[in-house]
Amino acid sequence: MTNYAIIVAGGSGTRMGSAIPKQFLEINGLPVLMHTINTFHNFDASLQLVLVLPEDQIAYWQDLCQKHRFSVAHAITPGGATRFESVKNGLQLVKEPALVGIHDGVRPFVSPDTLKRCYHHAKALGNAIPVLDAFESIRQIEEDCSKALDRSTIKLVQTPQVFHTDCLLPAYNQPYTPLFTDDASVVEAYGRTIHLVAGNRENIKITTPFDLVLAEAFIKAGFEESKEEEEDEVPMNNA
Ligand SMILES: Nc1ccn([C@@H]2O[C@H](COP(=O)(O)OP(=O)(O)OP(=O)(O)O)[C@@H](O)[C@H]2O)c(=O)n1
Ligand SMILES: C[C@](O)(CO)[C@H](O)COP(=O)(O)O
Repeated sequence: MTNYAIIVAGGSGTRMGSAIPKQFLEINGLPVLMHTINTFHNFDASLQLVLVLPEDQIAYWQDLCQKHRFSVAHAITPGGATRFESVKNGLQLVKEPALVGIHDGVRPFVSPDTLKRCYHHAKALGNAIPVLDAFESIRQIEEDCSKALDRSTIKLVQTPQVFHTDCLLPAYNQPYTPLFTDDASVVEAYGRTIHLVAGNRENIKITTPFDLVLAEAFIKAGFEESKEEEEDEVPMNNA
């Protein structure tokens, strides 16, 4: 079976506040998006890569590819007004039964071990998403106070979120709701149980200028080729 990765980069990066969308900003001399694509290609060169871009930035991306002599093969499709719409557009290019990983273009530090866990467990279980433990205390805001929550019941969700097309394609035919903040919420609304595997802590979503500082620091520390040695091959839930 062919495996796919849909890399969504169709957003405008309002929280970054930069003149060009954050996915095109350079870290260590290379656009964020090229780091992300390289990570997937280095993990598995047989992955079919689909890149979702803002329609009005496609020519700019093609110029960047020329400038950086970027040669990793990828299909390109225009994004939509929401991440949901952008993923939906990317799915139009998946033409066969497949495992499809959906990844934020602005998460260049996903580790090979996280990628392996996600695709491996999705193959066995139908889906898998990477999560982290909450490592700070958590409070829920109520009307006039706040309340401590049991953080052992909370997980922080990353990408890639990997699914078999048999549930992913029909799930994305559901009408959009703002509660669809990721792909797992879409597939869960379609009635499937979501399987959790361990993510990696440096797999941050570059969202604000602070994250760019972290990104440069990660590269200096050598996280680009990820040195971690995680062996957690067991899904965090087996439901
Ligand atoms: N219409 C959209 C919105 C988001 N994304 C992508 O989804 C990922 C996660 O979204 P986020 O970090 O929120 O990116 P932006 O929407 O660009 O940022 P902001 O919310 O600050 O505008 C990003 O890779 C982004 O490009 C997308 O493909 N299409
Ligand atoms: C998909 C995601 O990255 C999982 O953590 C996240 O939900 C995206 O959120 P945003 O609203 O696009 O920042």
